[in-house]
Amino acid sequence: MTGDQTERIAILDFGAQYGKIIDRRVREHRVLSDMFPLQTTADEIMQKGNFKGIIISGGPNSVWKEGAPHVDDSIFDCGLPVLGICYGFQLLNKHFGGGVTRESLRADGQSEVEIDPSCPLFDSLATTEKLLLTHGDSVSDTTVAPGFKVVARSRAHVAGISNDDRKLYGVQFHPEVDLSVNGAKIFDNFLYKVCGCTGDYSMESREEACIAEIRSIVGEKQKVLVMVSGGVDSTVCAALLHRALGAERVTAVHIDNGFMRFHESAAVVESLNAINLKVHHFKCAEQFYKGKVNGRNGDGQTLDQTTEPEAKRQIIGNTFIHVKDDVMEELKLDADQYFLAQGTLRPDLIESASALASGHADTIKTHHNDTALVRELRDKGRVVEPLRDFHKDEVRQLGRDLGLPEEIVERQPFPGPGLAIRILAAEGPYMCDDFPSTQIRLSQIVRLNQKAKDAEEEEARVSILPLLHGFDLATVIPAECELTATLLPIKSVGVQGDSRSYSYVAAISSDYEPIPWKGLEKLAGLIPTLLHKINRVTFVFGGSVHSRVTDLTTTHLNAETVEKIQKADKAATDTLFRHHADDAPDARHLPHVNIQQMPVVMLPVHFDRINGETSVKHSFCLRPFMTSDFMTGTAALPGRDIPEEMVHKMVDRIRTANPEGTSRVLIDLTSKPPGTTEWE
Ligand SMILES: Nc1ncnc2c1ncn2[C@@H]1O[C@H](COP(=O)(O)OP(=O)(O)OP(=O)(O)O)[C@@H](O)[C@H]1O
Ligand SMILES: O=c1[nH]c(=O)c2[nH+]cn([C@@H]3O[C@H](COP(=O)(O)O)[C@@H](O)[C@H]3O)c2[nH]1
Ligand SMILES: NC(=O)CC[C@H](N)C(=O)O
Ligand SMILES: [Mg+2]
Repeated sequence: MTGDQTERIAILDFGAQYGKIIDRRVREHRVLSDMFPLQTTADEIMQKGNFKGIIISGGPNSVWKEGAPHVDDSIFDCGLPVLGICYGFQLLNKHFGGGVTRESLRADGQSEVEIDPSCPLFDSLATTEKLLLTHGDSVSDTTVAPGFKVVARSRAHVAGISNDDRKLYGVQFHPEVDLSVNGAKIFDNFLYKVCGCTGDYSMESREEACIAEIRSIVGEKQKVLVMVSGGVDSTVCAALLHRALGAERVTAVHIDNGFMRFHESAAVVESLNAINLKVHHFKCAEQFYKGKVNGRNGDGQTLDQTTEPEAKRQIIGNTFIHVKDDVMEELKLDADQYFLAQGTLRPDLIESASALASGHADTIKTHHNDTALVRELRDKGRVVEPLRDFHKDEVRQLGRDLGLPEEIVERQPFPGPGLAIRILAAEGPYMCDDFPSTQIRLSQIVRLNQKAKDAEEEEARVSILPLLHGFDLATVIPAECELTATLLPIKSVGVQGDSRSYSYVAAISSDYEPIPWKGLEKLAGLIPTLLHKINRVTFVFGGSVHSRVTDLTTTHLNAETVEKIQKADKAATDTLFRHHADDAPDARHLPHVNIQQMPVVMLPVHFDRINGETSVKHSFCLRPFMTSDFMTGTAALPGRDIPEEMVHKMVDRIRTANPEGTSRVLIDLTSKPPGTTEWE
């Protein structure tokens, strides 16, 4: 064992989206943690320090698949307490002779879990807790490992097992994320009641640690080029660099990639100059539209011909680096003397499946600041990313500590690839063989508040109702309210069971008023658990949609589509922040207090066409989203989290901004998981 006697927790990382939140939670409880590769033995762990317990994370794999990653047997026999989370729980159950199977009902989202508070892990909790589940594989009463007792349940699934004598615990839910309301208490119980930690670690000033790191990487003489978007992360990063190195050694560059919001770049440069951060501004839209994965003269499609979301992201990410090289030439900066600095955060690295965050995570989306070219530069030691261990809420706090003005610190995030990921490009509909059957099933589900209209519908219900475990849709949506469901032949990116999903979108509509928002929210949770090919549920304003959507409006990333989305985005965002002259400021409803971000997404969907009319219009989807660290979150519900009248104004104003080109306006009701914040 090393001389350092500070108590530690070992985390075995199986590639969970939330692995790096586990270490944050442990740290917040004043205990140090170290991440280890999957197959580390108990001996190797114990030789490295004073370890008090082991946490095994979730992950995208399935324990029952051949070749699925597993832990060394010694982990469960070494006498240290173990907490297995999701995949970790499934591994534990399997290791001790239990079973894990893929079920027809999956779970993705905050759920009510029944727990046994006499279990030390759940001490001081209520018998029912709201916790986040995201899994397709499950353990049931008949497949619990011998020697373990069930200490938590969610519907038909076992959600927690324990063997108190051996201090082995497994939970199907994720106590580490914000959507698990009392998750922090579960960590507290594990660390203090189960592992017997005393809490001997205190967080040093993170600001000082960042400054020391910057100085040690950059040294005495070299300089940095910092890429600034105007967002919180890059501004905090630039402020740290100034403090660490002094203004003369820092050159800040803002790039207008053609996908910024309306007049955004000019406003960014102005606001950064106002806090004495001098920024060079480059307009490069054409370079981005014509960018290719392998650079300007490479092969393959240009961005304005590309529809696949990951390909879009890769081209944009690589073009950022090519543009950076051009900028350095133009500013006559010697590349050997300069490091590249970026405001990369922990979630960017997790979702891009960067080795810096985890060796086993699935790529949910490639963040533009973590593409192959950036990784190459990182391997050469030429990148400075002082915020790479931070989450958004922690960066905001650091920004405040650095004295940055509240209007910058509180800015809503805006992704580097900007509006490019909010324009869903399309050349044709996405319809697999399962499209018609998914549409039929979807229509049956949204009609569950009605009497079955015929024997066929009655029969279909026989296979759906048992999956609902007694839930009656008519208790949340009145029988007079008839809902229509339209399956859209588009794909949107989601995150389910720690894997990337790319699936259909459900669009619900109705002529009934008032709109039954709470019932719709319930449906949005239910539909993806029953229909695995749907990861997003929306509501369409403007009355029932009567015709099916079977083709799409051909859409590419270019100046024309950008202008269209800019207008819609401005109309909605100005309404959210009450920038319209006729919206009186209202102190009771400051929506941005709850709503952390509101993407406005452009869909290649033209509803309500008659007589074979061609698809030429677009629809826009509002995505008001509530979260603190963006790893999980919920949709803001009209009437509860955002004033309903404000949402109707957004709808009207989007239509007015482009009356000929706009078909319908929608609102996204999906939580993360199963959806992500952005649509792609
Ligand atoms: N238009 C841009 N010009 C220059 N650099 C950019 C631009 N957009 C993004 N970047 C770089 O990529 C990094 C990641 O972008 P990201 O959007 O996650 O962070 P941010 O813009 O700083 O903060 P926020 O998440 O609040 O928008 C930024 O910190 C910045 O270094
Ligand atoms: O700088 C960025 N580059 C990207 O490529 C990128 N993709 C998503 N985001 C932002 O990250 C947060 C989480 O988004 P998702 O739930 O869609 O993954 C949200 O705030 C998103 O806006 C990005 N930011
Ligand atoms: N989040 C997880 O660990 C998921 C485990 C497994 N992939 C499942 O879907 O059940
Ligand atoms: Mg940004």
